[in-house]
Amino acid sequence: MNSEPILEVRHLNVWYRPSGVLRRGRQQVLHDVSFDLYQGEILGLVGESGSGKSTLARAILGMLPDCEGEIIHHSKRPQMVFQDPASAMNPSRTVEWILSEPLRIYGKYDAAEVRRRVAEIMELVDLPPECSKMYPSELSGGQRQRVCIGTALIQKPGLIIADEAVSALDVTIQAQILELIARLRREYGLSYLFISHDLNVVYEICDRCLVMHRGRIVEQGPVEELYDHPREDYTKALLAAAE
Ligand SMILES: Nc1ncnc2c1ncn2[C@@H]1O[C@H](COP(=O)(O)OP(=O)(O)OP(=O)(O)O)[C@@H](O)[C@H]1O
Repeated sequence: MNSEPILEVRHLNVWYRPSGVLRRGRQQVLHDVSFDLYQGEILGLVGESGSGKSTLARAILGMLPDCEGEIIHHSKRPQMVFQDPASAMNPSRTVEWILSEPLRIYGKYDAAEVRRRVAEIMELVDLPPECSKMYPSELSGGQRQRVCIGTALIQKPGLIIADEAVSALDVTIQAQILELIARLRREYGLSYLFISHDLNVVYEICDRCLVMHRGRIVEQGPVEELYDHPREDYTKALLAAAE
């Protein structure tokens, strides 16, 4: 692992504004969040439902208007991989079309180059060539998640934010996608912010881990250290609940 940060977050505060007619008051959801994510690192982010994990992901992607603090990117815009890949895909388009969409939107490639890049990415994420003409509904859950990862990779990001990316998959498929994530890190030095409610999965794949509670990072450190010697009561309770 390289010791250069690919992402620095400093004293990040985030608020949501209520919708509705009055729109009075705003609710602070993240409080003074600071951490570094290093090149080639898989950084876990755990915490109970509603603790602010997805909000942090959205803030890093620049999707939230009501932020204070610093988010410093040292690579291209991060890409996101979601829990439910089907919802992120156009059901009426083929895998080839879905994978090549970012190239059509962001790049000036001719048709032959697009085909070449799509074939390359399909091989990289272990999708057989015959999948290229299929629609999302014709794929297995694991294959759909590979398409989702491929769509993120085709834009050559340095950082991928995986938000519960393996949570909806059964254990065998989950293990295969985790292996893909680890291989892409090994071979291409990709970095990940790996958000999960599953502490066992985080232990298996992450180097370090952030623990979030009510919008604050209450503890962070290498996973072995954090799991074997948690300092905070909240982390102890999370670990006890996962056993
Ligand atoms: N668009 C929104 N408008 C207002 N409040 C929101 C919005 N999205 C999330 N929240 C609130 O912000 C807090 C953090 O939610 P967030 O989705 O970031 O948590 P999470 O840790 O990702 O939860 P989960 O594991 O269930 O996905 C919650 O109290 C939630 O109700």
